[in-house]
Amino acid sequence: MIIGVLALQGDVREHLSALAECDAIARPVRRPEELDSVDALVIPGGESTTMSKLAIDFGVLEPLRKRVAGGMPVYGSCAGMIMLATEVLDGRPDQQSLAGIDMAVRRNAFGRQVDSFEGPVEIDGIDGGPFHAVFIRAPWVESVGDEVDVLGRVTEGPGAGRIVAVRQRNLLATAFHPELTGDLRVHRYFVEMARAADMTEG
Ligand SMILES: NC(=O)CC[C@H](N)C(=O)O
Repeated sequence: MIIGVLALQGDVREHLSALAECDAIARPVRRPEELDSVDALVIPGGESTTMSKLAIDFGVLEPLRKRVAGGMPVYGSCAGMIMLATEVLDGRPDQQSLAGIDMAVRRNAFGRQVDSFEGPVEIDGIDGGPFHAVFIRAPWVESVGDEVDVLGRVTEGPGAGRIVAVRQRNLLATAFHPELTGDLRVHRYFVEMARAADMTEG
C-alpha cells in the first residue's frame, strides 16, 4: 500500500517524513498519473486557495474528486481539511474543494483573534492523552452533516468548543498540524485506516 502526499504546495516534506516514521511507503503526488499509483492520500497544510488553483493547473482536481468520491482514504490537515469540505466559509469565490466530508469549515477562523495558537485537543479513538495541537491560520468546523463523526474539539482559548477533528468513513481531517510536533498518533491512525480500506478492497 502506497500513501501519496499532495505536493502542489504546503508542508509536504513534514508529512512524508511522518508517514515514513510510521513505516508507510509514501511519495509526493502532483499529476494525475501519480495519483493513480497511490492507494491513499494526505493533503497537507498550506494555503487552500493556492492549492485549489494549482490542482486545476496540474489537471488533478477532477481526478482527485473522483478518487475521493470513490472511497480513497484521505487525511487533510488545515488547508487539507478545507480542501475536503463540502462548504468553505470565508473562502475565495473561485476556490474549489473536493467536497468529501459533509461539513462547513470557516477559513482563518481563529485568525480573527490570533494568527496562531497551541493547545490541548483530545481525539476520540486515539489513546495516550490530548494532542499538543498547533493551529496556524487554521479553520474550524462550523457544522457537520449526520454522517460525520466529530473526533475532537478545542478545549481552551479562542474558539473553545469548536470542532477541529472529524472523520467521515475513509476521510479524516484535522484543523491542526500533527506533522509539526513529532506526535505521530494521527498519522498512525490514518495509516491504519488506509490499511484497513486496502484489505477490504482486496
Ligand atoms: N496552516 C494552514 O494550512 C492554513 C490554512 C489557510 N489559512 C487556508 O485558508 O488554506
